[in-house]
Amino acid sequence: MKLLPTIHAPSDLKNIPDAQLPELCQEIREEILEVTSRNGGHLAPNLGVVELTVALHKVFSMPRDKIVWDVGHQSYVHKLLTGRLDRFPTLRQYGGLCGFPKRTESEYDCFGTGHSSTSISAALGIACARDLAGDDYNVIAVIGDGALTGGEAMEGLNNAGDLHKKLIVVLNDNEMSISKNVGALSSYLTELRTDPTYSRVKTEVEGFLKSLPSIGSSVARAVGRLKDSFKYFFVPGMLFEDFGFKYLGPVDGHDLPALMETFEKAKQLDEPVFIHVLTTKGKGYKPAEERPNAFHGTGPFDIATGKKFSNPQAPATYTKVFSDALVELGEKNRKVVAITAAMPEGTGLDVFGKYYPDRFFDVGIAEQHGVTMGAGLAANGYHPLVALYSTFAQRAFDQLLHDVAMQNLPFTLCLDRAGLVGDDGSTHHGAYDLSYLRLMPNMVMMVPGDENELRHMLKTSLEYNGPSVLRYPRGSGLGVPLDPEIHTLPIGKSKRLQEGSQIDLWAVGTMVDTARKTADLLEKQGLSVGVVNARFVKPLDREALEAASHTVKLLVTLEENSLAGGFGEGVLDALNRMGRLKECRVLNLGIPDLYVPHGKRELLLRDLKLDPEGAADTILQAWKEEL
Ligand SMILES: Cc1ncc(C[n+]2csc(CCOP(=O)(O)OP(=O)(O)O)c2C)c(N)n1
Ligand SMILES: CC(=O)[C@@H](O)[C@H](O)COP(=O)(O)O
Ligand SMILES: [Mg+2]
Repeated sequence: MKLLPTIHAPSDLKNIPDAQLPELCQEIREEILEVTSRNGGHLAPNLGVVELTVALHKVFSMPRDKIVWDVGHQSYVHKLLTGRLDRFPTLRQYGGLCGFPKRTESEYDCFGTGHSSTSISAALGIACARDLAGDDYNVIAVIGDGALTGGEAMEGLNNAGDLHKKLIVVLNDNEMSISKNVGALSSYLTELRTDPTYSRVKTEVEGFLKSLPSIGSSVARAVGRLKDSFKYFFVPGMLFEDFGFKYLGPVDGHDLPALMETFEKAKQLDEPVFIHVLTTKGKGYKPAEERPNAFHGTGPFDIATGKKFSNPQAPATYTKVFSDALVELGEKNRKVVAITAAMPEGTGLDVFGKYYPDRFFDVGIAEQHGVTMGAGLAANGYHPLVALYSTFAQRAFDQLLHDVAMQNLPFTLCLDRAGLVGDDGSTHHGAYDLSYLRLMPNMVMMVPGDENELRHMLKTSLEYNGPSVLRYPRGSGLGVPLDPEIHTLPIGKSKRLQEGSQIDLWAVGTMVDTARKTADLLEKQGLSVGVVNARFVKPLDREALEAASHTVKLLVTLEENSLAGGFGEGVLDALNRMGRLKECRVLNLGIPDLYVPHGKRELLLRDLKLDPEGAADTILQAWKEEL
């Protein structure tokens, strides 16, 4: 590397002659490839925005000018150009650089992201703050074509075009979300991209319109109308122009001079500008160009072959077991309809979609719409299953409450990636779903202790005539054998795994296995410890809880969810209402009141004392206080 190490701040980039920029881009690609091949990360999105990011930093002056990166998974190039090359090898590692923009990490990260479609709203807010303060810097939102399918992006565009602030929206159009992008807007962008007559006619029409004479009154109005109708039919990006933006493009997103020229032009304009940039996801690395979805977010891999390193002994993931069970159950139950919000592979619904294409919908990055669309299906005889990552389901809180739970509709919500997800960090941990769903009347909540139980819970949910949710973690299951038949479970009934006379551990989900191991450690200290797989967070097994409170002096709850409003608080409340707390103390273990950072899940759990050793230590302290 020759050029990249000379850049300690974006101002250094200004000293690099334009002729050397392609070489710099090559060095950036190599660095990103090297680090993501070891640490994993969002490779293809970043390879696609190398020239785009270099051009932005060359033309604008950060940190005075501000860039908001939508989702933020494509911000690695920006990190490399803003003084973080030295720390780049620590990307996504515990204590290292975050994989997303973070205000606490750098003054160049003006707005934190991770969830999609927020950039236009945030950038508009920044532009309003600028104007209120009488300042004049540039504000740029960089948003992907996938992120543009999210409702909040539309809300932002709608408001920005109306307020008419000086604001630049750069659309990075690579025709991909994680999978192939979907929706009418995506088709519209494809038309702009592919119809060569647009570009030719645009130039010709613009020339013709300019040549029309300036004349007065009614003739001028007629000419104005003529111009408008011509523009409507022939000028690309008319949709965005109608939203109140000046449309520039489409621009080749790997052509540095074209990008810089367009950004220079946008900089001069004192109005909302929409720049349509065309890029190739994975650009410059063949395996990623060929399979951009496989290299959207990847684990470690071999650069030479593009082959991912995986452990062949690892048990099947929860997602895979869920995916297979759904295909099996969906064959018999033709009322089941599956909905994903742009994550068919991530949630495992892609397989259902292959078997039953007419009962499968990818709605784009539109969690809110997906849930309410499901509610509509449920109100008319179908049983929708909406599979979302726990963290992204936060978007659909009101839709779940107002459209689903309040109407007591038959509806299955499957929350994948519940609990700590690891390397993606605080924006992606599924740490809150038990809390925000527990407050919804009618909602039945199940948490499988292993992948086999997940199958039974899925069937239970699909046959339940009301709203229910099951939440399960990222990654491998425990490797337990799968029962030949999938059956339903009695709703609201827990399962005792071990008897004990002094302490009872009540756990849900991943914490069931932890509770077993914790009990072993405590028993080595001479204690008699029971273990219960609570299975249901709602309704709770009140009968079994009351019985336990008569047996043991300390009842411990364990969950991979926020302590605020979660399973443990539910247990505490139930025992309090039964008047049992005088005789039986409750200790809640879970995620405390903080945002958990990124890093390997095991390290994070250790820090939170949610591994068996940490949990045993906390419980032992509490037991000693009890005596
Ligand atoms: C609310 C929300 N839902 C889902 C996701 C998961 N997700 C991350 S990136 C992505 C695709 C984004 O596509 P696009 O904006 O076009 O960016 P590209 O990766 O193609 O550059 C999705 C669905 C998310 N981050 N936020
Ligand atoms: C950026 C984003 O939100 C997704 O790409 C996410 O990182 C995917 O996570 P998984 O690797 O768990 O599917
Ligand atoms: Mg895209």
